[in-house]
Amino acid sequence: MSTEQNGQTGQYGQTGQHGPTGQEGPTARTGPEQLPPDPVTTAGEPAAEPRRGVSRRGLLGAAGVGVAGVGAGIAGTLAVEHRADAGAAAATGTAVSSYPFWGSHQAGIVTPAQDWLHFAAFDLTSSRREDLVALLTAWTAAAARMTQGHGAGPVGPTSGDYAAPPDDTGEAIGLPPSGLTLTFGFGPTLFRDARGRDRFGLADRQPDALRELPQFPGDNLDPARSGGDLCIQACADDPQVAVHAIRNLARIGFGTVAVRWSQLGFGRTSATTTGQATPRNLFGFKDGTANVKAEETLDVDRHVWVPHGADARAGWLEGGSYLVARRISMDIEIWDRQALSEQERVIGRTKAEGAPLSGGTEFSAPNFSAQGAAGPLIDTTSHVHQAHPDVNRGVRMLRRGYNFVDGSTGLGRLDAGLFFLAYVTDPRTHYIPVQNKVSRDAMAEYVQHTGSGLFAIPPGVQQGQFVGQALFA
Ligand SMILES: C=CC1=C(C)c2cc3[nH]c(cc4nc(cc5[nH]c(cc1n2)c(C)c5CCC(=O)O)C(CCC(=O)O)=C4C)c(C)c3C=C
Ligand SMILES: [Fe+2]
Repeated sequence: MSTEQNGQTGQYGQTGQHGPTGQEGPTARTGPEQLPPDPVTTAGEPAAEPRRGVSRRGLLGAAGVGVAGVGAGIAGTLAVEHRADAGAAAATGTAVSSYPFWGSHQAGIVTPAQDWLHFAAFDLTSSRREDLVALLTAWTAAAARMTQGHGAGPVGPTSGDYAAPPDDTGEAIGLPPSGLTLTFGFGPTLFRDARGRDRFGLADRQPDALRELPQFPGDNLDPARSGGDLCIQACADDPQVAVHAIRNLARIGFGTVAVRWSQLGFGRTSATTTGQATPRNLFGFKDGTANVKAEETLDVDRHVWVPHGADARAGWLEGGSYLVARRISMDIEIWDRQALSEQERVIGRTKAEGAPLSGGTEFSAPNFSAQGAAGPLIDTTSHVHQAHPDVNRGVRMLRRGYNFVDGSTGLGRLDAGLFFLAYVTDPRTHYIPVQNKVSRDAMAEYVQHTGSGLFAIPPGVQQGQFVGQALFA
């Protein structure tokens, strides 16, 4: 299974075409359901390149001046700057970019981490399998549209039956696709309820690895921020686009699902491609330096995707992944009173450059044997030592977390932290043992896990199918 598929490792490409016909824009926005499929190669594979899209404002504007049917020329006039020109594009307010929705793997995993997150976990309120299938079908259609910069439904937020609610809520009118990705997952409770009962005739297809995570030292989990039958990770370079997507998917699911909990995130705390600068978390340290990067295709295949034959009962998950979501509160006021030397000891890297304390620059390999006058230069209890593959049977994970600030506590402290998201090939080998280590590291004193979820992430969706379809075959 190639990690290049779905175009997630490429640069934003230049294309104005949204379908084999090159038709774009007003006809898709204003007419009946004509979701333009992603461009496909002659082999039927998704186009390798993410592409620029057309802004919702552009589409509406074009429709408003009566150019419906002009088609192919529209995209060219509305399409704008290449991703490399993002600064200039932002200045003109015209930056639009999109990633293919269809592909071998879901987008939003090896995709260059976007700046904003809205993550939501849902519980099924219906017990009917056909309702679940209808929901996933409707979500797929809406996701395919929204990720390309279109409205959630075929009619649009301001068109259609004046006596009925619009099929899109409207707050994304005028906004470009903003690199929106929507990544869907299935929680353990989708397969069996708390009493072990088969809810949708799926119990015998539950992956062995998809069980509730164990309690870790120091966990203080809030059930109202944990679990969920389904999850959706919405990432975008505009928070309004991410929130609009979750809101509309929740609206579409009304009567079948209810939001159990959700989390907003900002300032990605990871880099997922070598082209991205390493961002900083709320402790002020670079985060994501040693992350699995999309270009490390062998390691992505080894540590992220579920391989063929991994679980005889769960062949449907081949090419997918597991997502670990942890809401981690950070005692930032206490942290802020620690000496710089202590902060660096706890992390194991310099605050300025993110270099290992054993020396070198940001991307130098840490040398855990290097000794200083007072012992190892990298404290053995430091976070990077305890999380490092050398002491974790060689396992790596693709981290894709975000900072969060959810207001303040009654004690006048920021309710802040890191919403940790990691994609792994198997949580039993790639997450649980590592968490057991870092729950006891020097950083554990400053953090507390307050929410948790584990989800199976089905492989990518092919046109004409719905997300997770193989589970129901
Ligand atoms: C169980 C997995 C992990 C949790 C939970 C976790 C929480 C967490 N991490 C930071 C800050 C940093 N983490 C860094 C590296 C790092 N962290 C993990 C895993 C978990 N982190 C791994 C596997 C690694 C890479 C280790 C390596 O191979 O060297 C770093 C260093 C920079 C980097 O490589 O990303 C920082 C900083 C916080 C603040 C946090 C919870 C609040
Ligand atoms: Fe970490």
